[in-house]
Amino acid sequence: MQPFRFLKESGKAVFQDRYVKKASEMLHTWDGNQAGRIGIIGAPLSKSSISHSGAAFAPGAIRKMLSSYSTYSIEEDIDLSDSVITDYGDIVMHPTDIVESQKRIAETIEQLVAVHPDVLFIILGGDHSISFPAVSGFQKHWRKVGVIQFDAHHDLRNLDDGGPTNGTPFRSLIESGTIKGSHLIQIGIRDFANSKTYTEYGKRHGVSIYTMKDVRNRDIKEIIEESVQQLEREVDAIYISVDMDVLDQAYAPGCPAIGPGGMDSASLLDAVALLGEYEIVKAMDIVEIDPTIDFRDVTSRTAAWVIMQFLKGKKKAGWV
Ligand SMILES: N=CN[C@@H](CCC(=O)O)C(=O)O
Ligand SMILES: [Mn+2]
Ligand SMILES: [Mn+2]
Repeated sequence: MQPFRFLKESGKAVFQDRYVKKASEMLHTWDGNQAGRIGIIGAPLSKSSISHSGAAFAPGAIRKMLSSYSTYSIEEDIDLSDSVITDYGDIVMHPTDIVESQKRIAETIEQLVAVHPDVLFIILGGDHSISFPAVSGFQKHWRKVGVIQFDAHHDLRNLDDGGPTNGTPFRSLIESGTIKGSHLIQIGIRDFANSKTYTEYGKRHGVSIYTMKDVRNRDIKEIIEESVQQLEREVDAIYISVDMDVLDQAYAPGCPAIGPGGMDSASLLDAVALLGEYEIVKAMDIVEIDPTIDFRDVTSRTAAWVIMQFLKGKKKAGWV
């Protein structure tokens, strides 16, 4: 008899069902050359958050939560078990210099997209400030970029009061000329989370704004179809930015800026799955989760599902 048959490496002594592939098994560490069609990368920056945030821990928490789920969608009868997600690791942040950290994000995304233009990149924040450099890096390759942002907030704050924070990424994208205001669509903006000044700023710059009232009164799929139709006439690629605080506080306790009257998780998941079906949708970020204040990793689990729904849409349409 072989000795120690039941002794495993620490953390590996877990039950395994031979017929179940876990979503986390799709992750393959990047070997520096070869890449599959899907890539994941962490941007662990949260020193730029207005509210105290440990969102720098979210890339690890979200990856870990992928191990709680399988690769099979019964709703669509789609199995992602053969799909590979190349895990590019995390970008090293500067300990004190936020602008330097943002430069590192922009440079890394620019370089990765240049080398692997066919890869669908999923970027894990971090707070929402990472979307400015991430979209900037992405735009260097794709040129005309549209953004669909799920968020309770406009994130169009002025930069004079606090510099480049999680409240300013879309203002920076517009004012740097990286994207046009008319190529930004915000979905899920809600009451008492913004000031009129920033709503007016958005409208003045041609930003399309769907409030939570629109989300409640209309079919989310209709809003998504309308948004993609509007953008695909004018841009070469669409980038989705998912600020998890778009969800009601009941669904996203791990976000610093929680509140009532938000989206339910099923609507967000349906929206992301549908977006995945469009070839023009090339990248997505997921931001604003602070695992240190989350409850049973509820918010990171939902983020893991956002990834799976996006890939389900991609697989359904035959893009991966
Ligand atoms: N991305 C989030 N932006 C929100 C919340 C900021 C915060 O409280 O950390 C905003 O600007 O209001
Ligand atoms: Mn927000
Ligand atoms: Mn935001």
